[in-house]
Amino acid sequence: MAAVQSGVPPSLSAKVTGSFAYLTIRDRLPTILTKVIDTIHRNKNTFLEEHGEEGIEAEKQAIALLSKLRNELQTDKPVIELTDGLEDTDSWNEYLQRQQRLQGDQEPVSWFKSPWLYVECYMYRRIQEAVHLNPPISNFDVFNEGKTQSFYESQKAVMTLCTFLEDTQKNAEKLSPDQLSEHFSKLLQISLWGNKCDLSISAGQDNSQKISPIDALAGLQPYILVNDSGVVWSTLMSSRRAGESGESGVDRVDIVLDNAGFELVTDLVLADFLVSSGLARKIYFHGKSFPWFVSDVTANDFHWTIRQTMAANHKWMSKRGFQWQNYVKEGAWSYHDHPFWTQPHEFCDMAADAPDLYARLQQADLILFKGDLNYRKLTGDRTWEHTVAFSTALRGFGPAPLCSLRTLKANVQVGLQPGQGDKLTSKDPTWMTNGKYAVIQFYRPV
Ligand SMILES: O=P(O)(O)OC[C@H]1O[C@](O)(CO)[C@@H](O)[C@@H]1O
Ligand SMILES: [Mn+2]
Repeated sequence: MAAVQSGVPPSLSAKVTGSFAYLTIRDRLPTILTKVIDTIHRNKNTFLEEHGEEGIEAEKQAIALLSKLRNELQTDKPVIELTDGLEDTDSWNEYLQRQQRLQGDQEPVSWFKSPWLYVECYMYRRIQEAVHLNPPISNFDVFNEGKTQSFYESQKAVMTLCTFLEDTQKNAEKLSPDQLSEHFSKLLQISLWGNKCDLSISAGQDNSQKISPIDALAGLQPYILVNDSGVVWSTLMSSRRAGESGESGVDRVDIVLDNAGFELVTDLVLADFLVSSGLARKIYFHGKSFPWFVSDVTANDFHWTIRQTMAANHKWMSKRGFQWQNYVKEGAWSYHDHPFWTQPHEFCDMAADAPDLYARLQQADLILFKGDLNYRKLTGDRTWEHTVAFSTALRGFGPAPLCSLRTLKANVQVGLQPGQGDKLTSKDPTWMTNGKYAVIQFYRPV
């Protein structure tokens, strides 16, 4: 018999035929794998130039492993252990055992029968394994092309944002607290809607930002289903430092990043505003340690984006780029990765399974969790009723005051008013997955 955790609803899973999880595993994940195979194949000549015959052999082997993976997925084979001996291999294999125990002995853990969150994360870890097992190309980022393309295609919007930031800076001294809070709210919303631009929901299709993000905000307001930005603002204002030195603002804001491309720029602009207007002294960015969910930020993407912004042929954009580089040099900004961000755990497991990361997050005054996957992990990707409180769905996770900035791309949503979910379903049946809606959802640990 499968173990049932009392009071906690089951995980979303492809075992519900026709569900969004089912369609993702049946259609979108194989498409992503096919694109990865194609990308590796198209880079054959580069591998040959860089590594000679060994590069060609690596290309062949990696493609063979990925084709095998696609076949396992499409024929619902049991999930198998990782063999690549990386720092997180044991922990992935232990997690497989844990899933097997939860599921009971009757059926093996498999793509269409086990939790969607787990198997979807596992696919990205297996892609990493396929590349890693072929040393000459083990640092090849199979998603790099899409991420850089999304950055280039959003140039106009990025320029608009950098010009907006320049204007707020010019008048910074004259700003009333209300005006400062108004600017903050705009940049928070821009970072929120930046999350529309991920590449995994569109299986790698173009999803860049082409219109002015600031002009779009007013029209998007009705699509924000929960808007706790007022509490986020008061968290920044109720500084621990204020009492000590009369300074306003907080010491540290952590941003758990999601996607590279336009979304990352919106996060950097928000972080810049927080530091330059004295709302926060330091920003910790948390990113992924290997390519993940098609468009997620790695250390390489983070630094590349800053360099590209510096090199832009636009006065205010390149000025921001240089400012960002200075923040990094001076330590006001820092990039951190941790294997936990590329594991399948619900965040309520973090305190037990990654206590070092949990302790680090406890030092933050505010944590911003970007994107849909982080929301799925915050809520455990479970079939919660929409009216269940966010605090309930977090199941004890709460290292510091936290806020999810997320456009909805998976069918989990909590913290709604009674009747709000039903109304949305009758108006727009795909509201939870079409990326049109969003939440700014806050929680303060007691
Ligand atoms: O980049 P984000 O906002 O986390 O979105 C990624 C989302 O796309 C999907 O891959 C779509 O299935 C979800 O699994 C995931 O939550
Ligand atoms: Mn993502």
